[in-house]
Amino acid sequence: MIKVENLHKSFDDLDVLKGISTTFEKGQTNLIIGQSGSGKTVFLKCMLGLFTPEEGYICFGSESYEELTPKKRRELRKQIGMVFQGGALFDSMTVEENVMFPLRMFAKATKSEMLDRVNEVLKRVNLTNANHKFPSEISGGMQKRVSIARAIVNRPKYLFCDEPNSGLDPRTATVIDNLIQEITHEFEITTVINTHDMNSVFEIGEKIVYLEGGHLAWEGNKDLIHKTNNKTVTDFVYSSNLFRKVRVAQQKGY
Ligand SMILES: Nc1ncnc2c1ncn2[C@@H]1O[C@H](COP(=O)(O)OP(=O)(O)OP(=O)(O)O)[C@@H](O)[C@H]1O
Repeated sequence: MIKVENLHKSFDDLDVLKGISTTFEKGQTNLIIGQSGSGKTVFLKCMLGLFTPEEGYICFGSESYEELTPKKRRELRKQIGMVFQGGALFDSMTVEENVMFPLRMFAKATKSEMLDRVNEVLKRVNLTNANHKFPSEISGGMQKRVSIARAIVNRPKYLFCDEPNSGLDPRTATVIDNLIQEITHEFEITTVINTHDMNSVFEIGEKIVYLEGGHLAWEGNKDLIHKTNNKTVTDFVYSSNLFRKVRVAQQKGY
């Protein structure tokens, strides 16, 4: 579980996060949505410890990040997996080497133990027989799978995903969403996903946090977002013609 309380983050005169409070539960896909510039990435980076907030705190389990000793912060970092926008694989490394990278950094294991673990997670993301390929030799969807395998190879308690669907066709995007959700449930991970993808919102939004101008303007889940009358949220979520038509049809009972 991650608990965020009254989080403020500014850059010079620009107040980006203006008192965010929320909770992200374990074993649940938690989504952060909002317009461009609303502060989603800054929020994610605060949780990752890349930005230091001026006010407020972030608790991982029962421990506040701000109060952790440097040693405990390093331990916490080992418990965090990250799926970067675009995958962020190392081009010069094979699939196997990419997935093994965090194990080499953090795990005290033999080469053969590491290889077993790499094969286990590659199997979990349904990517076998690609160990010796380079990122440029596999599709975008496969690259995302590698990225997910690398993020979970150290058995993280927390998984952060920055726009995991960007650049994927809708069908592959759904497969990747479902994979992230299955892994979240199976390993009881606290997963936080920063997304623009409304399909993800309606499919895997077990908790949804809507940011507007650095405020938390609404929170709920995929069922509640269908029903909300909060105009800012509906204007944002139903800005696409297709989703607007679906909503109108639903309201008419089709
Ligand atoms: N390192 C930084 N220094 C100064 N300003 C920053 C920095 N990072 C972000 N900002 C500013 O904070 C605001 C929020 O940016 P952020 O990247 O969090 O938006 P976002 O909601 O993730 O947008 P998008 O959906 O386009 O990725 C923007 O005005 C941005 O210019």
